[in-house]
Amino acid sequence: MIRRIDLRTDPGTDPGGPAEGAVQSAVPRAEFDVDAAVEVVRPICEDVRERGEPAVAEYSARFDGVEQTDLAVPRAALTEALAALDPAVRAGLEESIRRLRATCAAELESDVVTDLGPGARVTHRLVPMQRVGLYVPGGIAPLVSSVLMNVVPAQVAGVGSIALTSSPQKAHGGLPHPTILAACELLGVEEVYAVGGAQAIAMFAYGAGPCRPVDLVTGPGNIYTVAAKRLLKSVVGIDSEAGPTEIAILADETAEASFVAADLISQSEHDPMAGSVLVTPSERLAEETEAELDKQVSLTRHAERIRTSLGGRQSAIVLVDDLEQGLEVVNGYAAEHLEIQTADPERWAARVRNAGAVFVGPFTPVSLGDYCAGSNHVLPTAGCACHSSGLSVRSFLKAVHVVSYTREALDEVAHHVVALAEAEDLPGHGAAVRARFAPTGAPDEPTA
Ligand SMILES: NC(=O)c1ccc[n+]([C@@H]2O[C@H](COP(=O)([O-])OP(=O)(O)OC[C@H]3O[C@@H](n4cnc5c(N)ncnc54)[C@H](O)[C@@H]3O)[C@@H](O)[C@H]2O)c1
Ligand SMILES: N[C@H](CO)Cc1c[nH]c[nH+]1
Ligand SMILES: [Zn+2]
Repeated sequence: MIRRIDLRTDPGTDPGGPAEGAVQSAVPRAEFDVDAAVEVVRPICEDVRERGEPAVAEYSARFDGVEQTDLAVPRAALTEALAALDPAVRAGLEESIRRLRATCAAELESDVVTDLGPGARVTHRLVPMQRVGLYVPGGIAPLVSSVLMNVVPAQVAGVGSIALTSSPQKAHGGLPHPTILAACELLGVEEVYAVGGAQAIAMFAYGAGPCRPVDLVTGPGNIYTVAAKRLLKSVVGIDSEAGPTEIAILADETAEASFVAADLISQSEHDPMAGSVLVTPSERLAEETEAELDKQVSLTRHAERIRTSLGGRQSAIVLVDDLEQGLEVVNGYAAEHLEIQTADPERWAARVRNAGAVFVGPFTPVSLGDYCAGSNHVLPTAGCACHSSGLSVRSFLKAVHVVSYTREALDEVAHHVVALAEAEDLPGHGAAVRARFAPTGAPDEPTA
């Protein structure tokens, strides 16, 4: 069901070990990648820009099978959904919100004031985004937890205007899934739309019908949703490219194969395009994990989707010489989620450079982080963890340098400004400083 990639050195045939770069790029991603999907969504996004609401409604009809008269979800649907919410689900949401709020509040940074001399001050001021559009996946499964992961950091950051969207559901009269609506009501989000996929991202970027354009779009989604974020990121701000889910597990002889298999399955359950990768020096663990996968997959509700994900070229068991080489593989792969199931997992976790989030030890499965760890589950995929971070309160803040110098403080550095402006052949820059030190209106030299 899952293929093997063997990177182990065979001293007989391969004395030098794998070729340069082979370890870092050992695990390929799915063949249909974000770049390919960008070409699929380009006409959708252009159409929404040109025609607005009617175009959005047409794509909802085509991809979601619903006929829409209004993109906005009526207020009554939100209150009714919360009233009907299963108490056990409500309790889970409330605990998750409590933990997320605690981490977001603790992670909220303050302004930084630097005094560079008497009267010379630079303030690094954090300003919340004014209006944001939050995307919650709803095509394959109604990801109510993604409502919390988006909304809580936005609220803690102090965002003024929050709009949220999720795919319309034929089974629910063209509205998003009621659990998603209930979570919006629980968090006090009133501006909710029934739009999914690329057309939703375009609606947020350009505005359409009742939805005004936003400054930033955040949230996870499938390959089309993430492709629209990539395409429109010069029109609107985005968080990371949080696309089809990935899990990598770095494990040794001490790992429990049934845990490893269950965790691979848990993320393959998201999407046939999801990637699940085990990296281990243990032949025994590889064999036992394969056997566990065979056993456990047939017992799951979404066995077909999981088999497709595990059987795709984006999933593999990678055999390595040792954990040192395994670390190179996982740093090269830059998974959305990385679990460390080894003896002394903290030590290995401390050396991870590239991962959306790291889950340490046998009792920290990714699915804990998906719902209730207090961490955020909106995380960069497809190798973007090399340069991007997961969603957090910081994603909803912009930093502005506020610069304030007195006459004396400017005088102190004026000659440096003049010299550097001359070096760049931009004398007007120097003159703008000099002008402040000319008592009679004629530019003179600053005193310093
Ligand atoms: N990286 C993360 O942080 C993270 C977190 C949660 C979920 N996810 C991922 O989110 C995804 C959820 O899947 P989903 O399908 O529910 O996502 P989704 O809500 O992003 O997409 C659903 C929409 O896709 C559109 N669509 C469907 N087929 C299409 C096609 N052929 N062409 C153009 N548009 C089409 C439809 O309009 C539909 O409403 C999964 O891939 C999951 O792994 C990622
Ligand atoms: N594993 C997903 C993040 O990639 C998030 C999620 C939501 N619900 C369940 N899981
Ligand atoms: Zn998940």
